[in-house]
Amino acid sequence: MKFTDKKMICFDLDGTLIDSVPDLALAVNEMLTALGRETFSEETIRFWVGNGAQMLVKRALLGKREVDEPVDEAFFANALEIFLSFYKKRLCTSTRPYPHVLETLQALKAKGYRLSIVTNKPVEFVGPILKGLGFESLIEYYLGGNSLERKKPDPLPLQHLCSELGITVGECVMVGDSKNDIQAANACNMHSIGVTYGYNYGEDISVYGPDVIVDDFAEILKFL
Ligand SMILES: O=C(O)COP(=O)(O)O
Ligand SMILES: [Mg+2]
Repeated sequence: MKFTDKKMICFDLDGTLIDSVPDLALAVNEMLTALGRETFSEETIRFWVGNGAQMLVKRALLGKREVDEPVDEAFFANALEIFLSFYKKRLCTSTRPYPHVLETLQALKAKGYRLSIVTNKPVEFVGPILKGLGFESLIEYYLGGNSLERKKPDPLPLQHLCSELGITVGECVMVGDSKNDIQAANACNMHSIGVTYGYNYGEDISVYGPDVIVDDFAEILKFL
């Protein structure tokens, strides 16, 4: 299949364009150490990424993915601040683009697509990461998890993106690694591409019904 009538591609960031877990895990463990808590392996923390910094910190404080018990608000607020201050210092130390990301973005841009990002990551980190990895000039517009009142899997950021850039939802395709991306796209009738190499809490992305699934980022060129 080939998508027709698309003008813009909206990418997820963590787990789709970049493998940011090494730096996120480092900051999570620095926070836990500062709080006198036990630390976790990168592999464990990988399953906690996807719903933004607040949820990541809550999961780390509870030591599990399900946030099914109350976390003391003041303790949580302090922990979040510690995490953000550690992460801010090392946004791109070990964070790397996945294979073929840069050249594929360049190829899509050369084909005339407008390129954007909707991530659940705090928006203040997005610009420095794009700059640090050399994507800055390729991405026209981005929204973070704290840019609007609701984040993915809510469709609001995708709808907001389209209206800001003056295109219809039908003219955009979402590319993401997690169910949050696919559910957000499905909720506003946007086509979507699921990538299999990222972080989907250990779940198979096909369960969420993306229109296309790819194992390598460069494969998306076949459909656009
Ligand atoms: O940082 C997160 O929790 C998720 O970020 P993403 O939406 O770019 O995958
Ligand atoms: Mg992601």
